[in-house]
Amino acid sequence: MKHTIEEMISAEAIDQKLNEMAERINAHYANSERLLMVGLLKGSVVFMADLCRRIKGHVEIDFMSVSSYGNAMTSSRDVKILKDVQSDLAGRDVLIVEDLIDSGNTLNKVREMLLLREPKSLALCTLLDKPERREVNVPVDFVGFTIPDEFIVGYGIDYAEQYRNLPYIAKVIPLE
Ligand SMILES: O=P(O)(O)OC[C@H]1O[C@H](OP(=O)(O)OP(=O)(O)O)[C@H](O)[C@@H]1O
Ligand code: HPA
Ligand SMILES: [Mg+2]
Repeated sequence: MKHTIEEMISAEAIDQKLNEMAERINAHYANSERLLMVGLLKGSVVFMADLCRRIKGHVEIDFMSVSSYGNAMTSSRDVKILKDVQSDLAGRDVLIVEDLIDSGNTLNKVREMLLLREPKSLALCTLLDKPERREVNVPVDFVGFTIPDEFIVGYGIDYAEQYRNLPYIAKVIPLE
């Protein structure tokens, strides 16, 4: 598709927002001994790298990769684990780190799967939230920016694998 992109959230605004998010997360986990941050590949990589460097105390990071795909028979989505975390989550404080919540299907399924592993606590954090697109309700503990229903790229987020390297967040504008 022919398109152009237009900056929506500057690198400076992201940097400032991460300071605020980290402050809230640090306060929440002030008494935690071994926080485990779990990023969902690939979109969360840039956000995770910048966020985890602002979190204090003993912090570990891990990643998982899931595939979401439409099921032709129903409107619900299936989520498959392509790469699992290496850490044992039992008894741990776990923070899922996501770049973007759109329909909510990805985070909802990941949350359900990880809860079965009996973490001590499980919280969710996302840099971007598009509430207008929500299909399933997911309890999100830490949200960066609430954004309108636009197709987003940059800061880890792609359109056809392009633009993950942009230092800012942009919207995609289709061209005739
Ligand atoms: O709320 P949802 O409707 O489930 O959509 C949000 C998910 O979609 C995107 O990931 P994608 O599956 O495109 O993979 P990627 O992270 O590797 O880009 C994004 O990074 C979120 O993980
Ligand atoms: O806005 C988006 N941009 C890129 N990938 C996505 N996956 C769900 N929503 C989006
Ligand atoms: Mg993703």
